[in-house]
Amino acid sequence: MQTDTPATEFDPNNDPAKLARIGAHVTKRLNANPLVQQVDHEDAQLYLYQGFLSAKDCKTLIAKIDADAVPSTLYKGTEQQGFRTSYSCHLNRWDPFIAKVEARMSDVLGIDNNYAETMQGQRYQVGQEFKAHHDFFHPSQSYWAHEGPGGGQRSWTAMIFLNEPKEGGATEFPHLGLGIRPQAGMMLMWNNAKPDGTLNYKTLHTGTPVTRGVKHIITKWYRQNDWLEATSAQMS
Ligand SMILES: O=C(O)CCC(=O)C(=O)O
Ligand SMILES: [Fe+2]
Repeated sequence: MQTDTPATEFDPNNDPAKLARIGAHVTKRLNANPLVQQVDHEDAQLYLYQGFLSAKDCKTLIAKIDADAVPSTLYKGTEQQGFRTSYSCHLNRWDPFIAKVEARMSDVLGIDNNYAETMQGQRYQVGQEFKAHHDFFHPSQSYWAHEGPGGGQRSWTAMIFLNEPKEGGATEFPHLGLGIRPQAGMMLMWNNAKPDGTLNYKTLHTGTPVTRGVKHIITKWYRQNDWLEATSAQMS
């Protein structure tokens, strides 16, 4: 299994104590929500919220993605041909409709929305995919010099399926033996860390190729720190 070289000194931007606190807070809140189901697995904390977005909201988001999507990118230094072939776009958090969707998502998890990066919309057409990856950052990679101070490690991922491809396009977690089939309006959430706050390598996942139809999703990644504050400081 892939591992990172152990850091020789404590890195406050990848802080297991902080990630453990966030994990405990979010799981407590999700477990108390009758509309949320836990995907029972001993190696990862995963949850589903069916029917989170209405068909109308899904349609509005799909139209925004289709209007703005450009070929998806990867972090500098990790680019690999054919690895992420979807189209994607940033969703403007100051747009009142997006702000409302984000506020509802963050309320389900119980995380301040300022801890979330800019949300992304993605579209996969036939043959397009996102190969196996972790959503957390590998602090040994060169991008960490920028991403570490820019909000720190990623804690939770929240993803919403906006439609249902006719075939393919499931989100698969190969180490967990789990596959989540897209269901319009359903939100999938998982903790990228273990309960003790160390990185959970078993959350490796893949957006499998769509083989018929089209798949649209939105993805929101939360950081261990206030992302908005940290990135505004980086820009000033
Ligand atoms: O498309 C999917 O099912 C997975 C997307 C994903 O892993 C991501 O956006 O980080
Ligand atoms: Fe991912």
